[in-house]
Amino acid sequence: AWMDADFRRQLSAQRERVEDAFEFEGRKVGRGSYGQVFKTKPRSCADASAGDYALKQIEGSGLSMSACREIALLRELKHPNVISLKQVYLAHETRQIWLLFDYAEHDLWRMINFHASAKKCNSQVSLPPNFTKSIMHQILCGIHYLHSNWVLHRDLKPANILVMGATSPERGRVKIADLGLARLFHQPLTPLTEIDPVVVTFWYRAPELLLGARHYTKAIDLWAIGCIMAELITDKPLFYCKQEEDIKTSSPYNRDQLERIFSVMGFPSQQDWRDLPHLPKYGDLVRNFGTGQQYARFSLGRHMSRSFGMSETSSEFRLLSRLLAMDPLRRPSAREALEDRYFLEEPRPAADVFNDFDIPYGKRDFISDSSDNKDDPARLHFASRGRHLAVASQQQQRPICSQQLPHRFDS
Ligand SMILES: Cc1ccc(-n2nc(C(C)(C)C)cc2NC(=O)NCCO)cc1
Repeated sequence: AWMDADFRRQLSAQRERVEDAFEFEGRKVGRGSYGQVFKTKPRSCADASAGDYALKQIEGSGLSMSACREIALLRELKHPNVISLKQVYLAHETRQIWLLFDYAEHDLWRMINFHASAKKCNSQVSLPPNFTKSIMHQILCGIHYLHSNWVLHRDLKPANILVMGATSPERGRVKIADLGLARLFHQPLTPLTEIDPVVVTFWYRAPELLLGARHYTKAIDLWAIGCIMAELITDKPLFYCKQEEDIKTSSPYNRDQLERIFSVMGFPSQQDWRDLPHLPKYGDLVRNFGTGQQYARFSLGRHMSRSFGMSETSSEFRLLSRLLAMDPLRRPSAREALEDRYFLEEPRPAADVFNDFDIPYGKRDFISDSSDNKDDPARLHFASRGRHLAVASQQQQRPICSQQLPHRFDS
């Protein structure tokens, strides 16, 4: 061994072990191909007031490429709307890597599902009028920071937008994260089935990616933010597309997803998107959709006004249609989006997206280890339905239609 044995023993004795510092038995809140996440409290200050922490045990052992990338990336980044890495623990005996983050009680995936199930039961959720605007403002601030540091997110979706809970000093603040599921396919072309049985959704993927664009860009992140904005307004994924069980092809071209986009947005004309014919999968597009005449009367304005009564002249709609420009060159940068009139008009965006409203969402459920095995009915159920995110599916919202719903929402 290159280090003196006594010295090694001394170092090992005094090294803080993660299990000594944190209580995390039975407190698993997330699990995916990247590892698992626990909701913990430091053992030292036992009083409940201290904030919670999220402890992520990275999958595998030793410094894998993805562990290195995550640590190298996160330790350089510091912004109020980006998840912050507090500490790294290297367990020398097991060569396990643990990452410590501030704990976020909520995320947009669970919040939007809560709103949607409340609507189904006609029990409205009372939210501040600037709720969507506040969330959008903070997502754009976080992405502006990442983009100005030449960090692309590449997998923005509601599940990756965390929101701090009532017990956090940063109550109601948005934190952009990456639960790491789609981290595995850096290049848009990696065959899905090779990676992970968890079926990833294409609902937030920009049209140029679906048509074979070979590189991620900032504009691809802005498209996803447009999809998230629409979903915050309607409580429905804008480009929802049923997912086949097993996506065999490794091709990025997904006809059903493109069909859904065209049936909302209309079909892009030469004027709308000059570079469209230069995309690798343009041939497939023409073969499947011809000149797109069948989508001639569709448009985002028609979709949003007919389905959700949204005014095409509102600044909210104007920003949404800028973000969802089919041609990536026509999408605003994060900074240009932040300068949009939408954010200058009343009501202004707030630092706490809940303002002084009670937070209606429940806390995250703990995942029991029993469900770790493959034949757990919940897993099979989600697996058969092509669950779109291992972590999120474990936190399936409990329907709130049950009578025992507390009349006053407690946070
Ligand atoms: C392999 C790997 C996995 C996740 C990240 N990553 N990237 C980000 C951005 C938002 C700064 C882009 C955040 C993270 N990691 C996390 O959010 N980790 C906490 C839950 O796993 C980086 C690399």
